[in-house]
Amino acid sequence: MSTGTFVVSQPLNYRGGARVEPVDASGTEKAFEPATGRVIATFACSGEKEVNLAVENAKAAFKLWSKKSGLERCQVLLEAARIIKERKDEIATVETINNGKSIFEARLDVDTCWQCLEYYAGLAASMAGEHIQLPGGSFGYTRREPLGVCVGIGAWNYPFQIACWKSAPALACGNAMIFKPSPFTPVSALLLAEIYTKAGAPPGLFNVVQGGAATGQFLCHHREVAKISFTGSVPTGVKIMEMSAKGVKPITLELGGKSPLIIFSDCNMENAVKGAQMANFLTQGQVCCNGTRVFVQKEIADKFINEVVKQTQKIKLGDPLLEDTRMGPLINAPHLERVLGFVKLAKEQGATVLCGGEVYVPEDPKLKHGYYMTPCILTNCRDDMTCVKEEIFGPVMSILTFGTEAEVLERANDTTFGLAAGVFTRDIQRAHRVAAELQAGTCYINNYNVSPVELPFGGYKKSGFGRENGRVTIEYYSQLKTVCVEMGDVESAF
Ligand SMILES: NC(=O)c1ccc[n+]([C@@H]2O[C@H](COP(=O)([O-])OP(=O)(O)OC[C@H]3O[C@@H](n4cnc5c(N)ncnc54)[C@H](O)[C@@H]3O)[C@@H](O)[C@H]2O)c1
Ligand SMILES: O=CCc1c[nH]c2ccc(O)cc12
Repeated sequence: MSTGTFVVSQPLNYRGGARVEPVDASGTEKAFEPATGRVIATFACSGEKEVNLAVENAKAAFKLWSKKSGLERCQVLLEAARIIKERKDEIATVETINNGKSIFEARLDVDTCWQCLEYYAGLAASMAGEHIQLPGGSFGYTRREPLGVCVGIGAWNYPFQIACWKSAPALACGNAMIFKPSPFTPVSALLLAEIYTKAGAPPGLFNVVQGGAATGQFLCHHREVAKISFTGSVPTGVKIMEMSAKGVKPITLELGGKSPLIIFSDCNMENAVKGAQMANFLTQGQVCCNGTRVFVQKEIADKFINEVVKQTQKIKLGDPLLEDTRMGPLINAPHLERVLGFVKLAKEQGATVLCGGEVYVPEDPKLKHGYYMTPCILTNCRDDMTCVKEEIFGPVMSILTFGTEAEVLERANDTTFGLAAGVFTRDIQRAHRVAAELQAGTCYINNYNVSPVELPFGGYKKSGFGRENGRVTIEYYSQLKTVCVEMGDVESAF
């Protein structure tokens, strides 16, 4: 497949183990190829009847699946992981075409997907309760039980990965799932649905409904939906929380961020520069946990800035399907305008643009309507500037300087977000002291934006709650039943 050729002709909903057109619609959406600006799919957004049918299918599958042993669920997840590995290039290509991230990155994303399925396959087989001895030979035991039909609602920046990170722990625990991708990136979740079916999941275990806010609301309000796991923006997260409160449903919220990356003067400079790029430019900067407030200690600021600008200007920007491309287009035209608007405002507020921040038109004529911009580095930033306070969700790094550890910690934590943070230093005590003080769900020491599936990921403060990945996520997709067993006679109080 090459850029400019892909079109979707098959239905984009998945229910009962097959692709289907929705039985009713609440509007239509177009999906684009960001590299060219071409429409690759026009689809109907699922209405209430279609959502109800998806829930019915999921309930039927839940009945079968929840009765399976952990080992039986493990086998299906392992087979699905094997197929993902086998189809890695195809999945990564579809992701690149619909999202715009480089094929190089998309392949790495797919690796964390099959790893996630393998990881939860292992946990499925080892899930167990405990036995508690009570007086007189009586005892209790606990059963870890699934919740039922879970809903996953995804953002557009990691479409396939978000679907995997939500469905793998959900299915491992014995739940069924209905997944709603972002309407900007509807395509790759269907590949996952087909893979689960091929791997032996019962029809209806993993369903896909397409649509935007209205479809999401039908899902969240549905009486028979037991849990919602949401990845997206803070304002939508607030709405999800309001809807779930009405139904007293547990939720996981993976929301936005404005994370700090602190670079001390004793760091390994080469690693710190690479770390700052990893923290800002993956997926064109459209990553929730990006370390976009880069605090550099004054003594090394000039050297760091020179080096990071030099390396950033070398980033190969262009057709995301080419092997040597490392940065593709942003997700769509309005988002590109929004990000460029942040750069303009930063300049007006006194920041200096050291590189990038401009529209980029690749030489290849088929890419001329794509949504490209050059990666941008801003200096002379102050904590009160909009580019330092608000999530930009684009390739824009803001550099700030600092003097002392105490000062930088106070400034780093002075935000309503708390998704991630990073520190580069060779001083082992300082590294752990700073990590302990940072108000963030994930703290990276001497690296940034690596995502091993074994480690829990999630936010503090307005960046959300609940976790994805890691052993703890089992607790977010299951409930604990206590069984109390009397071995003697009832001693009645009456
Ligand atoms: N913390 C994380 O793990 C994480 C990961 C990726 C993206 N994000 C955040 O997501 C944002 C970008 O993603 P986005 O633009 O897709 O976010 P968004 O909040 O606009 O949309 C996210 C999803 O919610 C759906 N939605 C919108 N309104 C809804 C409603 N009222 N009810 C139910 N569903 C609704 C959308 O259709 C989409 O599927 C950024 O803020 C980013 O930081 C966070
Ligand atoms: O974009 C934010 C972090 C992230 C990267 N991949 C995934 C998958 C699922 C998530 O909920 C968040 C993320």
